[in-house]
Amino acid sequence: MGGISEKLSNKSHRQLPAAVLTSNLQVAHLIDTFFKRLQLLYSIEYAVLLVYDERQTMANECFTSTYDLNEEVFVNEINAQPATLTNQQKVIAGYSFPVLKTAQEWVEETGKNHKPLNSHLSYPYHCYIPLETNNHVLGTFELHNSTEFSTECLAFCCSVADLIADIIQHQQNNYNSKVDQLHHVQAPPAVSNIERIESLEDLFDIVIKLLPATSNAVRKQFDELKKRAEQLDNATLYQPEEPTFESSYPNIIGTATAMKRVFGLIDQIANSDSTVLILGETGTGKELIAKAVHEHSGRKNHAIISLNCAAIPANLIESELFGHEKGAFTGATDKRLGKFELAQNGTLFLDEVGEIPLDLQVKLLRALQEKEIERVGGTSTIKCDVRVIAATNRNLQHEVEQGRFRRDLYFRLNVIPVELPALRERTEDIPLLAEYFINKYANKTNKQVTGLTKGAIRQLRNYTWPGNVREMEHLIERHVLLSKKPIISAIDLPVAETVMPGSNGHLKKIKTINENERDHIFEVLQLCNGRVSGQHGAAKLLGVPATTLNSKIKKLGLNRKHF
Ligand SMILES: Nc1ncnc2c1ncn2[C@@H]1O[C@H](COP(=O)(O)OP(=O)(O)OP(=O)(O)O)[C@@H](O)[C@H]1O
Repeated sequence: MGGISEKLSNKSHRQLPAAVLTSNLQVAHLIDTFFKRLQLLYSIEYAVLLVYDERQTMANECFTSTYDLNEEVFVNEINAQPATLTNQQKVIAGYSFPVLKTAQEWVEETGKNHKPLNSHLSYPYHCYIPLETNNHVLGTFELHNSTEFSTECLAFCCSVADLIADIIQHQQNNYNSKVDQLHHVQAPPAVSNIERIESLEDLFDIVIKLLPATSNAVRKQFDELKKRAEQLDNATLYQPEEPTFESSYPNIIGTATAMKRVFGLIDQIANSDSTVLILGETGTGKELIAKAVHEHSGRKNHAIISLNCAAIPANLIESELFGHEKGAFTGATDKRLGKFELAQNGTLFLDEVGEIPLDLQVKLLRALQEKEIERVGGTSTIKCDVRVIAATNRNLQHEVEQGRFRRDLYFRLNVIPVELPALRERTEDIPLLAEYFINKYANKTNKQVTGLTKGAIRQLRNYTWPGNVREMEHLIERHVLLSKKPIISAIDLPVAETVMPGSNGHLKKIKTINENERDHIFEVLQLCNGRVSGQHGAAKLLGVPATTLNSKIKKLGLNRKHF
């Protein structure tokens, strides 16, 4: 509590205690990333970031980064102890616009007897950029070099300074709002852009996006710069960080919070016999999760039997589920056990459970409730000790509202819902997944492919992945197979839109054959409310078997959740 009362007593000055700025958002790491970029792009040798107190009499924090040319290493220092500004620093703090100075000019301005206080004065070229937001200077971004600064370097550093100022302001607002909350005062709104930063790498892109659209010359320079940065990334090997936690599910890759939540849930529920409903878009790993639940349950020594309800014609689902007696229907030449019986004492995984026809839903409900089934054409009931895990990429609640799925069955299945995030919602896992699939397919195909460049990782992270992890797995598999080098340096992603003039003079997108097919299937599926098979299903309208349509849906990366 002592700490908080200390902060409160400082409230009138809005003075930040030491290390408040460094605590959140890892500002120090951020600065480090910027400094490294500056060295790589413009050979900047020495950079300093000073953060002032409210009255600009003290430096609350000071980050310095020196590049040792001989050792080719960065030496970083963080000083979070408030220190009184030197005379020279006070002069700098008064600048409200970027200032360039040579060492000679410093000597002339400060008198012949001036002794450099900071080692950086030994560099001949200096640049001071104020960190300014809302007409208030929060600090200064300094660059010191043996060679002159180029115009593009200065333009870049000014944008970096604006962004750093935004970040510091955001930190201060956060801090102040915490203090205000303690005083029951309405907190000021936080600064905008900052929440969008997902990783340090993204900052560079954000700086570029922040550029004013009007300044073509500057934008051109930055485009050039971005190209150079990308070239740099394409030549630099991405080195994945070691995962910080031991996973009990080594074949399920995921460190994003949503995935950790899923792992926690599996730990909790695996050993019970409750029904599990796994929800998620196509290719998010629903089947993988179902298998993990089974393998961590007391039933692991028995079978897990899967049935993809969308992959078989509606009229055959019943006998697939419950089996049939000899002669039960035309073609039933032998008695056949259904999936329930095959999964005895084990687990039954019902994939695409939303595809089960309404009339059969009531029989499934009975099987779940009574724990007994009746074969098609049979007269006696058979006890089945089976745990059911169901999965769907449909919005089942919506299906219930539309009368296409029985409410009682929905509640029976939805005892433990497990929601899997789409890949685009957990981009932090993309590097790990890429590494995992590279290893998997390099081993499988005996190819010497060992990693990707930073540029390739950036491409993967920027793509939207309509087909989720499955799409990514196939893409990496293809790249491993086709790669002639040990490091994959660029990813061949689905092509960007191409346009041509339409008959009305407007630009019209040229669709590929695949895109045409995808859009047509999408429209028909929308018409059929997402139903694939059956009398009113899309497969019938499109004149193809439901199995063919399903494999097309997967291949084209369509997401049935949106139908
Ligand atoms: N987190 C993950 N880690 C590693 N591999 C994954 C992960 N998620 C999915 N995969 C892989 O992606 C592919 C698709 O996964 P899966 O079949 O489980 O998805 P699904 O959600 O059941 O798809 P659908 O709804 O289309 O049936 C599989 O090869 C699976 O091994």
